[in-house]
Amino acid sequence: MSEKVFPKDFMWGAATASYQIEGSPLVDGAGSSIWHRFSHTPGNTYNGDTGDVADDHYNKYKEDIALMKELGLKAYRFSISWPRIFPYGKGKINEKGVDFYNRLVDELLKANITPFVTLYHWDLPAALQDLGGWTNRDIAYWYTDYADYMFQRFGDRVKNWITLNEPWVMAFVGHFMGEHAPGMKDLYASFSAVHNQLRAHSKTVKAFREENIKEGKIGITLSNTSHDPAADSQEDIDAARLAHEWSNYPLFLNPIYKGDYPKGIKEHASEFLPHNYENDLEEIKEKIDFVGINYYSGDLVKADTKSFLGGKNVERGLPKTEMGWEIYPEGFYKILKGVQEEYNPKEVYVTENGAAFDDKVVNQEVHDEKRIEYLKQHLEQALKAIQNGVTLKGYFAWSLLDNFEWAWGYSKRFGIVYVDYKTQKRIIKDSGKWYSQVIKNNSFEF
Ligand SMILES: OC[C@@H]1[C@@H](O)[C@H](O)[C@@H](O)c2nc(CNc3ccccc3)cn21
Repeated sequence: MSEKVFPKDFMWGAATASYQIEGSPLVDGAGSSIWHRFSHTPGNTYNGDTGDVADDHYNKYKEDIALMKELGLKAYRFSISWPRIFPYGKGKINEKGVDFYNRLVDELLKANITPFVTLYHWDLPAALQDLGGWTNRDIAYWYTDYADYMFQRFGDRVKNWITLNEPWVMAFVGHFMGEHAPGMKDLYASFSAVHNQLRAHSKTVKAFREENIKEGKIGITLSNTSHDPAADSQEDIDAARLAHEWSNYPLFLNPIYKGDYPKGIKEHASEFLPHNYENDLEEIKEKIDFVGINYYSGDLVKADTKSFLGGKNVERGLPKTEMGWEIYPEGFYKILKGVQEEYNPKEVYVTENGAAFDDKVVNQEVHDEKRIEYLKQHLEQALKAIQNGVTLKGYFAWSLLDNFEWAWGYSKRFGIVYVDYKTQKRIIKDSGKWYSQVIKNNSFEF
Protein backbone atom coordinates (compact mmCIF):
# COMPACT_ATOMS: atom_id res chain seq x y z
CA MET A 1 0.00 0.00 0.00
CA SER A 2 1.47 3.40 -1.02
CA GLU A 3 2.24 5.52 2.01
CA LYS A 4 -0.50 8.04 1.28
CA VAL A 5 -3.35 5.82 0.05
CA PHE A 6 -5.97 4.21 2.30
CA PRO A 7 -6.82 0.49 1.94
CA LYS A 8 -9.08 -0.54 -0.92
CA ASP A 9 -12.81 -0.46 0.08
CA PHE A 10 -12.12 1.97 2.96
CA MET A 11 -15.56 3.21 4.07
CA TRP A 12 -15.65 7.00 3.57
CA GLY A 13 -18.71 8.62 5.11
CA ALA A 14 -20.24 11.51 6.98
CA ALA A 15 -22.36 11.49 10.13
CA THR A 16 -25.38 13.24 11.64
CA ALA A 17 -27.92 12.65 14.42
CA SER A 18 -31.73 12.78 14.43
CA TYR A 19 -32.40 15.61 16.88
CA GLN A 20 -29.63 17.73 15.37
CA ILE A 21 -30.84 17.75 11.76
CA GLU A 22 -34.42 16.48 11.35
CA GLY A 23 -36.67 19.17 12.83
CA SER A 24 -40.41 18.29 13.08
CA PRO A 25 -39.88 16.69 16.51
CA LEU A 26 -43.59 16.15 17.20
CA VAL A 27 -44.91 15.69 13.65
CA ASP A 28 -46.73 12.55 12.40
CA GLY A 29 -47.32 11.13 15.85
CA ALA A 30 -43.76 11.41 17.19
CA GLY A 31 -43.44 11.60 20.97
CA SER A 32 -41.47 14.25 22.85
CA SER A 33 -37.81 13.58 23.64
CA ILE A 34 -35.67 14.77 26.56
CA TRP A 35 -33.88 17.10 24.14
CA HIS A 36 -37.19 18.63 23.00
CA ARG A 37 -38.01 19.19 26.67
CA PHE A 38 -34.47 20.39 27.58
CA SER A 39 -34.08 22.82 24.65
CA HIS A 40 -37.54 24.30 25.32
CA THR A 41 -36.58 24.97 28.93
CA PRO A 42 -35.33 28.58 29.14
CA GLY A 43 -31.63 28.99 29.84
CA ASN A 44 -30.53 25.56 28.64
CA THR A 45 -29.39 26.40 25.11
CA TYR A 46 -27.61 29.28 23.41
CA ASN A 47 -30.13 31.91 22.29
CA GLY A 48 -32.96 29.55 23.37
CA ASP A 49 -32.32 27.52 20.21
CA THR A 50 -34.28 24.26 19.79
CA GLY A 51 -34.43 21.38 17.31
CA ASP A 52 -37.93 22.40 16.16
CA VAL A 53 -36.69 23.13 12.60
CA ALA A 54 -32.92 22.36 12.61
CA ASP A 55 -31.98 21.43 9.00
CA ASP A 56 -35.57 20.40 8.19
CA HIS A 57 -34.11 17.06 7.13
CA TYR A 58 -37.41 15.35 7.92
CA ASN A 59 -38.75 17.07 4.77
CA LYS A 60 -35.50 17.60 2.84
CA TYR A 61 -33.96 14.12 3.17
CA LYS A 62 -34.08 13.44 -0.59
CA GLU A 63 -32.21 16.68 -1.33
CA ASP A 64 -29.64 15.83 1.35
CA ILE A 65 -29.10 12.34 -0.02
CA ALA A 66 -28.57 13.89 -3.46
CA LEU A 67 -25.86 16.04 -1.81
CA MET A 68 -24.27 12.90 -0.29
CA LYS A 69 -24.24 11.32 -3.75
CA GLU A 70 -22.70 14.49 -5.24
CA LEU A 71 -19.97 14.32 -2.58
CA GLY A 72 -19.41 10.65 -3.45
CA LEU A 73 -20.02 9.34 0.09
CA LYS A 74 -19.76 5.56 0.37
CA ALA A 75 -21.68 5.49 3.67
CA TYR A 76 -23.86 7.69 5.85
CA ARG A 77 -24.15 7.44 9.62
CA PHE A 78 -27.45 8.70 11.01
CA SER A 79 -29.53 8.03 14.10
CA ILE A 80 -33.11 6.85 14.50
CA SER A 81 -35.24 8.91 16.89
CA TRP A 82 -36.61 6.42 19.42
CA PRO A 83 -39.70 8.62 20.20
CA ARG A 84 -40.66 8.75 16.50
CA ILE A 85 -41.01 4.95 16.63
CA PHE A 86 -42.35 4.51 20.21
CA PRO A 87 -43.88 7.89 21.17
CA TYR A 88 -43.97 6.82 24.83
CA GLY A 89 -40.75 4.82 24.63
CA LYS A 90 -42.57 1.49 24.75
CA GLY A 91 -45.93 0.02 23.84
CA LYS A 92 -47.72 1.93 21.04
CA ILE A 93 -45.85 1.97 17.71
CA ASN A 94 -46.02 5.03 15.42
CA GLU A 95 -46.06 3.64 11.87
CA LYS A 96 -45.52 7.12 10.35
CA GLY A 97 -42.24 7.31 12.25
CA VAL A 98 -41.17 3.92 10.91
CA ASP A 99 -42.22 5.09 7.44
CA PHE A 100 -39.88 8.11 7.53
CA TYR A 101 -36.87 5.90 8.19
CA ASN A 102 -38.05 3.36 5.61
CA ARG A 103 -38.06 6.12 3.00
CA LEU A 104 -34.69 7.41 4.19
CA VAL A 105 -33.04 3.97 4.04
CA ASP A 106 -34.56 3.15 0.63
CA GLU A 107 -33.36 6.49 -0.80
CA LEU A 108 -29.82 5.84 0.54
CA LEU A 109 -29.73 2.38 -1.04
CA LYS A 110 -31.00 3.82 -4.33
CA ALA A 111 -28.03 6.23 -4.18
CA ASN A 112 -25.71 3.29 -3.45
CA ILE A 113 -24.83 4.74 -0.02
CA THR A 114 -24.38 2.25 2.84
CA PRO A 115 -26.47 3.16 5.92
CA PHE A 116 -24.81 3.00 9.37
CA VAL A 117 -27.58 3.36 11.93
CA THR A 118 -27.06 4.71 15.44
CA LEU A 119 -29.96 3.42 17.52
CA TYR A 120 -29.55 6.06 20.23
CA HIS A 121 -28.01 9.51 19.87
CA TRP A 122 -29.34 11.10 23.09
CA ASP A 123 -33.00 11.83 22.20
CA LEU A 124 -34.60 9.59 24.84
CA PRO A 125 -38.42 9.49 24.84
CA ALA A 126 -39.46 12.02 27.50
CA ALA A 127 -42.04 9.54 28.86
CA LEU A 128 -39.18 7.20 29.85
CA GLN A 129 -37.31 10.02 31.58
CA ASP A 130 -40.44 10.42 33.72
CA LEU A 131 -39.81 6.81 34.83
CA GLY A 132 -36.16 7.59 35.70
CA GLY A 133 -34.63 7.25 32.24
CA TRP A 134 -31.11 5.78 32.25
CA THR A 135 -31.12 5.57 36.07
CA ASN A 136 -33.94 2.99 35.99
CA ARG A 137 -32.63 -0.56 35.52
CA ASP A 138 -35.73 -1.40 33.47
CA ILE A 139 -34.48 0.89 30.67
CA ALA A 140 -32.24 -1.98 29.56
CA TYR A 141 -35.43 -3.87 28.60
CA TRP A 142 -37.23 -0.85 27.11
CA TYR A 143 -34.18 -0.05 24.95
CA THR A 144 -33.65 -3.65 23.84
CA ASP A 145 -37.31 -3.95 22.80
CA TYR A 146 -36.97 -0.75 20.73
CA ALA A 147 -33.68 -1.89 19.16
CA ASP A 148 -34.98 -5.39 18.41
CA TYR A 149 -38.01 -3.89 16.67
CA MET A 150 -35.64 -1.79 14.51
CA PHE A 151 -33.69 -4.95 13.59
CA GLN A 152 -36.96 -6.60 12.54
CA ARG A 153 -38.17 -3.64 10.45
CA PHE A 154 -34.84 -2.57 8.87
CA GLY A 155 -32.46 -5.52 9.22
CA ASP A 156 -33.17 -6.64 5.64
CA ARG A 157 -31.55 -3.41 4.33
CA VAL A 158 -29.45 -2.01 7.23
CA LYS A 159 -26.43 -4.19 8.03
CA ASN A 160 -24.34 -1.87 10.23
CA TRP A 161 -25.70 -0.95 13.65
CA ILE A 162 -24.36 1.20 16.49
CA THR A 163 -26.15 0.68 19.80
CA LEU A 164 -25.24 3.90 21.62
CA ASN A 165 -23.56 7.18 20.72
CA GLU A 166 -21.09 8.33 23.37
CA PRO A 167 -22.62 6.85 26.54
CA TRP A 168 -20.04 8.82 28.59
CA VAL A 169 -21.44 12.16 27.37
CA MET A 170 -25.01 10.97 28.03
CA ALA A 171 -24.00 9.85 31.53
CA PHE A 172 -21.77 12.70 32.69
CA VAL A 173 -22.64 15.78 30.62
CA GLY A 174 -26.32 14.86 31.00
CA HIS A 175 -26.40 13.53 34.58
CA PHE A 176 -23.40 15.15 36.37
CA MET A 177 -22.52 18.43 34.65
CA GLY A 178 -26.17 19.16 33.83
CA GLU A 179 -25.25 20.79 30.48
CA HIS A 180 -27.10 18.22 28.35
CA ALA A 181 -30.53 16.59 28.71
CA PRO A 182 -31.87 15.49 31.17
CA GLY A 183 -29.92 18.25 33.02
CA MET A 184 -29.10 16.31 36.20
CA LYS A 185 -26.17 16.97 38.57
CA ASP A 186 -25.80 13.70 40.43
CA LEU A 187 -22.67 11.53 40.26
CA TYR A 188 -24.55 8.47 41.45
CA ALA A 189 -27.05 8.97 38.64
CA SER A 190 -24.14 9.30 36.18
CA PHE A 191 -22.56 5.98 37.08
CA SER A 192 -25.99 4.36 37.15
CA ALA A 193 -26.49 5.69 33.60
CA VAL A 194 -23.10 4.24 32.59
CA HIS A 195 -24.02 0.85 33.94
CA ASN A 196 -27.57 0.74 32.56
CA GLN A 197 -26.35 1.84 29.12
CA LEU A 198 -23.89 -1.06 29.19
CA ARG A 199 -26.70 -3.45 30.23
CA ALA A 200 -28.93 -2.08 27.46
CA HIS A 201 -26.09 -2.35 24.95
CA SER A 202 -25.26 -5.97 25.74
CA LYS A 203 -28.88 -7.16 25.87
CA THR A 204 -29.36 -5.52 22.46
CA VAL A 205 -26.26 -7.22 21.01
CA LYS A 206 -27.68 -10.54 22.23
CA ALA A 207 -31.05 -9.76 20.61
CA PHE A 208 -29.22 -8.78 17.39
CA ARG A 209 -27.50 -12.19 17.29
CA GLU A 210 -30.84 -13.92 17.75
CA GLU A 211 -32.33 -11.94 14.83
CA ASN A 212 -29.63 -13.49 12.66
CA ILE A 213 -29.33 -10.43 10.38
CA LYS A 214 -27.57 -11.62 7.20
CA GLU A 215 -24.07 -10.01 7.06
CA GLY A 216 -25.08 -7.84 10.02
CA LYS A 217 -22.53 -6.12 12.28
CA ILE A 218 -23.10 -4.31 15.56
CA GLY A 219 -20.88 -2.08 17.67
CA ILE A 220 -20.83 0.88 20.03
CA THR A 221 -19.53 4.45 19.54
CA LEU A 222 -17.41 6.00 22.28
CA SER A 223 -16.18 9.56 22.86
CA ASN A 224 -12.46 10.13 23.38
CA THR A 225 -10.13 12.99 24.31
CA SER A 226 -6.37 12.36 24.25
CA HIS A 227 -5.27 13.13 27.83
CA ASP A 228 -1.52 13.86 28.19
CA PRO A 229 0.24 14.32 31.55
CA ALA A 230 1.28 17.97 32.11
CA ALA A 231 4.68 16.87 33.40
CA ASP A 232 6.65 13.63 33.37
CA SER A 233 5.84 13.11 37.04
CA GLN A 234 4.14 10.01 38.43
CA GLU A 235 1.32 12.18 39.84
CA ASP A 236 0.54 13.74 36.46
CA ILE A 237 0.94 10.44 34.60
CA ASP A 238 -1.48 8.78 37.05
CA ALA A 239 -3.97 11.66 36.77
CA ALA A 240 -3.90 11.51 32.94
CA ARG A 241 -4.36 7.72 32.99
CA LEU A 242 -7.35 8.02 35.35
CA ALA A 243 -8.90 10.70 33.11
CA HIS A 244 -8.43 8.27 30.20
CA GLU A 245 -10.07 5.37 32.04
CA TRP A 246 -12.99 7.56 33.10
CA SER A 247 -13.78 9.63 30.03
CA ASN A 248 -12.55 7.47 27.13
CA TYR A 249 -13.18 4.04 25.63
CA PRO A 250 -11.87 2.01 28.66
CA LEU A 251 -14.89 2.86 30.84
CA PHE A 252 -17.04 0.84 28.39
CA LEU A 253 -14.62 -1.47 26.58
CA ASN A 254 -13.11 -2.84 29.78
CA PRO A 255 -16.51 -4.25 30.89
CA ILE A 256 -17.34 -5.38 27.33
CA TYR A 257 -14.00 -7.04 26.50
CA LYS A 258 -12.50 -7.78 29.95
CA GLY A 259 -15.52 -8.16 32.22
CA ASP A 260 -14.99 -5.32 34.70
CA TYR A 261 -14.62 -1.56 35.05
CA PRO A 262 -11.09 -0.13 34.70
CA LYS A 263 -8.82 -0.50 37.74
CA GLY A 264 -8.65 3.24 38.37
CA ILE A 265 -12.45 3.57 38.39
CA LYS A 266 -12.78 0.76 40.93
CA GLU A 267 -10.08 2.35 43.09
CA HIS A 268 -11.27 5.98 42.93
CA ALA A 269 -15.00 5.88 42.11
CA SER A 270 -16.34 2.56 43.40
CA GLU A 271 -18.75 4.30 45.80
CA PHE A 272 -20.66 5.67 42.81
CA LEU A 273 -21.04 2.33 41.00
CA PRO A 274 -24.51 0.80 41.43
CA HIS A 275 -24.97 -1.64 44.33
CA ASN A 276 -24.22 -5.25 43.20
CA TYR A 277 -23.05 -4.06 39.76
CA GLU A 278 -20.80 -7.14 39.69
CA ASN A 279 -23.87 -9.33 39.09
CA ASP A 280 -24.30 -7.79 35.62
CA LEU A 281 -20.71 -8.04 34.42
CA GLU A 282 -20.93 -11.48 32.86
CA GLU A 283 -23.92 -10.45 30.72
CA ILE A 284 -22.22 -7.19 29.67
CA LYS A 285 -19.37 -9.18 28.06
CA GLU A 286 -21.46 -9.84 24.90
CA LYS A 287 -19.03 -9.88 21.92
CA ILE A 288 -19.28 -6.94 19.46
CA ASP A 289 -18.20 -6.74 15.80
CA PHE A 290 -16.61 -3.26 15.79
CA VAL A 291 -15.70 -0.32 17.97
CA GLY A 292 -16.74 3.19 16.92
CA ILE A 293 -14.26 5.87 17.92
CA ASN A 294 -15.19 9.56 18.09
CA TYR A 295 -12.24 11.93 18.38
CA TYR A 296 -12.04 15.73 18.35
CA SER A 297 -9.22 16.94 20.57
CA GLY A 298 -6.73 16.46 23.39
CA ASP A 299 -5.88 18.13 26.67
CA LEU A 300 -3.15 18.33 29.28
CA VAL A 301 -3.87 16.86 32.73
CA LYS A 302 -2.15 18.03 35.92
CA ALA A 303 -2.55 16.23 39.26
CA ASP A 304 -4.79 18.24 41.56
CA THR A 305 -6.16 16.72 44.76
CA LYS A 306 -8.99 19.27 44.84
CA SER A 307 -10.35 18.21 41.41
CA PHE A 308 -12.69 15.34 40.52
CA LEU A 309 -10.63 12.16 40.13
CA GLY A 310 -7.54 14.18 41.15
CA GLY A 311 -6.78 15.94 37.88
CA LYS A 312 -7.40 19.28 36.18
CA ASN A 313 -6.79 20.56 32.66
CA VAL A 314 -4.01 23.05 32.03
CA GLU A 315 -3.14 25.05 28.91
CA ARG A 316 -0.37 24.16 26.47
CA GLY A 317 -0.89 26.88 23.87
CA LEU A 318 -2.15 24.68 21.00
CA PRO A 319 -4.45 26.23 18.40
CA LYS A 320 -8.15 25.71 19.14
CA THR A 321 -11.41 25.32 17.26
CA GLU A 322 -14.53 27.46 17.80
CA MET A 323 -15.49 25.02 20.57
CA GLY A 324 -12.32 25.95 22.47
CA TRP A 325 -11.01 22.41 21.87
CA GLU A 326 -7.29 21.92 21.18
CA ILE A 327 -6.34 20.90 17.65
CA TYR A 328 -4.18 17.85 18.47
CA PRO A 329 -3.98 15.36 15.60
CA GLU A 330 -1.28 13.26 17.32
CA GLY A 331 -3.87 12.45 19.98
CA PHE A 332 -6.01 10.80 17.28
CA TYR A 333 -3.22 8.32 16.57
CA LYS A 334 -2.72 7.68 20.31
CA ILE A 335 -6.42 6.90 20.82
CA LEU A 336 -6.65 4.64 17.75
CA LYS A 337 -3.44 2.80 18.58
CA GLY A 338 -4.45 2.54 22.23
CA VAL A 339 -7.82 0.94 21.54
CA GLN A 340 -6.14 -1.64 19.29
CA GLU A 341 -3.42 -2.44 21.82
CA GLU A 342 -5.76 -2.58 24.83
CA TYR A 343 -8.69 -4.54 23.33
CA ASN A 344 -7.67 -5.69 19.83
CA PRO A 345 -11.14 -5.17 18.27
CA LYS A 346 -11.85 -7.02 15.02
CA GLU A 347 -12.78 -3.74 13.34
CA VAL A 348 -12.60 -0.04 14.22
CA TYR A 349 -14.53 2.79 12.60
CA VAL A 350 -13.96 6.48 13.19
CA THR A 351 -17.61 7.36 13.65
CA GLU A 352 -16.96 11.07 14.26
CA ASN A 353 -14.09 13.47 13.63
CA GLY A 354 -14.41 17.13 12.68
CA ALA A 355 -14.21 20.72 13.85
CA ALA A 356 -16.21 23.89 14.32
CA PHE A 357 -14.85 27.04 12.74
CA ASP A 358 -16.33 30.49 12.08
CA ASP A 359 -17.61 29.79 8.55
CA LYS A 360 -18.72 32.71 6.39
CA VAL A 361 -20.53 32.69 3.03
CA VAL A 362 -18.76 34.83 0.38
CA ASN A 363 -20.40 34.91 -3.07
CA GLN A 364 -22.27 31.68 -2.33
CA GLU A 365 -19.08 29.88 -1.33
CA VAL A 366 -17.53 28.94 2.02
CA HIS A 367 -13.74 28.95 2.06
CA ASP A 368 -13.14 26.90 5.23
CA GLU A 369 -9.40 26.33 4.89
CA LYS A 370 -9.02 25.67 8.64
CA ARG A 371 -11.42 22.75 8.44
CA ILE A 372 -9.58 21.29 5.43
CA GLU A 373 -6.30 21.53 7.37
CA TYR A 374 -7.90 19.94 10.45
CA LEU A 375 -9.36 17.04 8.45
CA LYS A 376 -6.11 16.49 6.51
CA GLN A 377 -3.99 16.45 9.70
CA HIS A 378 -6.34 13.93 11.30
CA LEU A 379 -6.56 11.71 8.22
CA GLU A 380 -2.75 11.58 8.18
CA GLN A 381 -2.89 10.21 11.72
CA ALA A 382 -5.64 7.75 10.81
CA LEU A 383 -3.54 6.37 7.94
CA LYS A 384 -0.51 6.13 10.24
CA ALA A 385 -2.67 4.13 12.66
CA ILE A 386 -3.65 1.71 9.88
CA GLN A 387 0.01 1.35 8.90
CA ASN A 388 0.76 0.52 12.55
CA GLY A 389 -1.76 -2.28 12.91
CA VAL A 390 -5.06 -0.58 13.70
CA THR A 391 -7.96 -2.42 12.02
CA LEU A 392 -9.51 0.86 10.90
CA LYS A 393 -12.16 0.18 8.22
CA GLY A 394 -13.83 3.54 7.77
CA TYR A 395 -14.07 7.23 8.65
CA PHE A 396 -17.18 9.40 9.13
CA ALA A 397 -16.64 13.15 9.05
CA TRP A 398 -18.65 15.09 11.61
CA SER A 399 -20.80 16.44 10.19
CA LEU A 400 -22.48 16.24 6.80
CA LEU A 401 -24.48 19.42 7.56
CA ASP A 402 -24.18 22.36 9.94
CA ASN A 403 -26.74 21.48 12.61
CA PHE A 404 -28.13 21.94 16.14
CA GLU A 405 -25.01 21.72 18.31
CA TRP A 406 -26.81 20.77 21.53
CA ALA A 407 -26.45 23.44 24.25
CA TRP A 408 -24.57 25.65 21.75
CA GLY A 409 -27.64 25.71 19.50
CA TYR A 410 -26.86 26.91 15.97
CA SER A 411 -23.86 29.00 17.00
CA LYS A 412 -21.30 26.32 16.12
CA ARG A 413 -20.88 24.97 12.60
CA PHE A 414 -19.29 21.50 12.05
CA GLY A 415 -20.65 20.73 8.61
CA ILE A 416 -18.78 20.09 5.37
CA VAL A 417 -21.99 21.50 3.92
CA TYR A 418 -23.16 24.95 5.06
CA VAL A 419 -26.82 25.43 6.05
CA ASP A 420 -28.43 28.88 5.86
CA TYR A 421 -31.00 28.45 8.63
CA LYS A 422 -33.11 31.36 7.34
CA THR A 423 -33.61 29.83 3.88
CA GLN A 424 -32.59 26.18 4.51
CA LYS A 425 -30.31 26.54 1.48
CA ARG A 426 -27.34 24.15 1.46
CA ILE A 427 -23.88 25.25 0.16
CA ILE A 428 -21.10 22.65 -0.17
CA LYS A 429 -18.12 24.21 1.65
CA ASP A 430 -14.58 23.99 0.25
CA SER A 431 -14.02 21.24 2.86
CA GLY A 432 -16.89 19.26 1.32
CA LYS A 433 -15.34 19.63 -2.14
CA TRP A 434 -11.94 18.64 -0.71
CA TYR A 435 -13.42 15.61 1.10
CA SER A 436 -15.08 14.56 -2.15
CA GLN A 437 -11.61 14.45 -3.75
CA VAL A 438 -10.25 12.48 -0.78
CA ILE A 439 -12.95 9.87 -1.37
CA LYS A 440 -12.31 9.81 -5.12
CA ASN A 441 -8.54 9.36 -4.63
CA ASN A 442 -8.78 7.29 -1.45
CA SER A 443 -6.08 9.61 -0.19
CA PHE A 444 -5.67 13.06 1.38
CA GLU A 445 -2.95 13.81 -1.20
CA PHE A 446 -4.08 14.42 -4.79
O1 LIG B 1 -19.77 18.58 19.28
C1 LIG B 1 -19.75 17.99 18.03
C2 LIG B 1 -20.33 16.59 18.09
C3 LIG B 1 -21.82 16.54 18.38
O2 LIG B 1 -22.52 17.37 17.48
C4 LIG B 1 -22.28 15.08 18.29
O3 LIG B 1 -23.68 14.93 18.38
C5 LIG B 1 -21.66 14.26 19.41
O4 LIG B 1 -21.66 12.87 19.10
C6 LIG B 1 -20.26 14.74 19.71
N1 LIG B 1 -19.44 14.25 20.63
C7 LIG B 1 -18.37 15.05 20.67
C8 LIG B 1 -17.22 14.90 21.59
N2 LIG B 1 -17.64 14.77 22.94
C9 LIG B 1 -18.32 15.72 23.69
C10 LIG B 1 -17.85 16.04 24.94
C11 LIG B 1 -18.54 16.95 25.72
C12 LIG B 1 -19.70 17.53 25.27
C13 LIG B 1 -20.17 17.20 24.00
C14 LIG B 1 -19.48 16.29 23.20
C15 LIG B 1 -18.49 16.02 19.73
N3 LIG B 1 -19.66 15.80 19.14
